[in-house]
Amino acid sequence: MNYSLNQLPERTAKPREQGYTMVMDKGLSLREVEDFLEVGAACTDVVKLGWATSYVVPNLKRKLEIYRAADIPVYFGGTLFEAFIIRNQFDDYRRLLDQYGMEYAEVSDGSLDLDHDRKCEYIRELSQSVRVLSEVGSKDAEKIIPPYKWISQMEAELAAGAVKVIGEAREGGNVGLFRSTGEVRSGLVEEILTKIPGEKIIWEAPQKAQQVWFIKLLGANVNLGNIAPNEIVSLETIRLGLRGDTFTHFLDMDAVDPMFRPVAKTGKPGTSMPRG
Ligand SMILES: O=C(O)[C@H](CS(=O)(=O)O)OP(=O)(O)O
Repeated sequence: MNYSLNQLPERTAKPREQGYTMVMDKGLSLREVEDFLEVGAACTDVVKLGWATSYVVPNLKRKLEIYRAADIPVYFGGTLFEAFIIRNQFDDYRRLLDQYGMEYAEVSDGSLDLDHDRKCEYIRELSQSVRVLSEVGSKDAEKIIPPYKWISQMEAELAAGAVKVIGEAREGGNVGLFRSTGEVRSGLVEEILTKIPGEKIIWEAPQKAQQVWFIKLLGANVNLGNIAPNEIVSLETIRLGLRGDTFTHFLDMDAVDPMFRPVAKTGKPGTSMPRG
């Protein structure tokens, strides 16, 4: 950091297991990757090459080398895994991971109907050679999965070898964990957290309001994903309570000069409002 400031929430350090930021690269050019890394590398834990963009982008090998040189692990989006599975090409997918020296793989079933035992089998097999991130939730807004199923699927996928499970939201943040308006399905999230440890979950939260919601609920070191490359510094400031949205969230208000405490509507400046 560029200077010192008191009373900031403690951030875990890289390589971290908690407080993860997963960035979605949906087709950055090599120059854009370099520019992104110049500002974003310190705050980025892992990069996903969104859906099957890795099939189309030129210079894939070079792109992976640039991320590797910055010590940022990369994985192909779950949709690419699904594109291989639906074509009965699992062995080709494994070869692809080998060919590009991938250390992570995403296993998801957001776009296809995949028997859950079979999905766990894929997780089990892939986790012999790579770190598997498995995604729970559908990309179909019409498909509402009840909380008990999110929980049982997450439990089974972690037991099968996934290092973390990802909560689906897509690039837009309007399915899965969220309603079509982007509002968090808070009951779903809270129910999931009664059974699955928060550090095992990466919450896809592409919208700022969604990031703020999770940070307020779970703290600065919540795992968040589908962050756009140009939002990475913004997110870090929100985690640290250095943007208006979380400005007082991490402060001990009793240690703050009363004149800066929130003012009750009818009170005089400096009259503190009850906290809670
Ligand atoms: O599930 C996701 O977040 C993404 C991106 S989107 O659904 O196409 O917007 O899919 P993935 O294949 O995991 O990158």
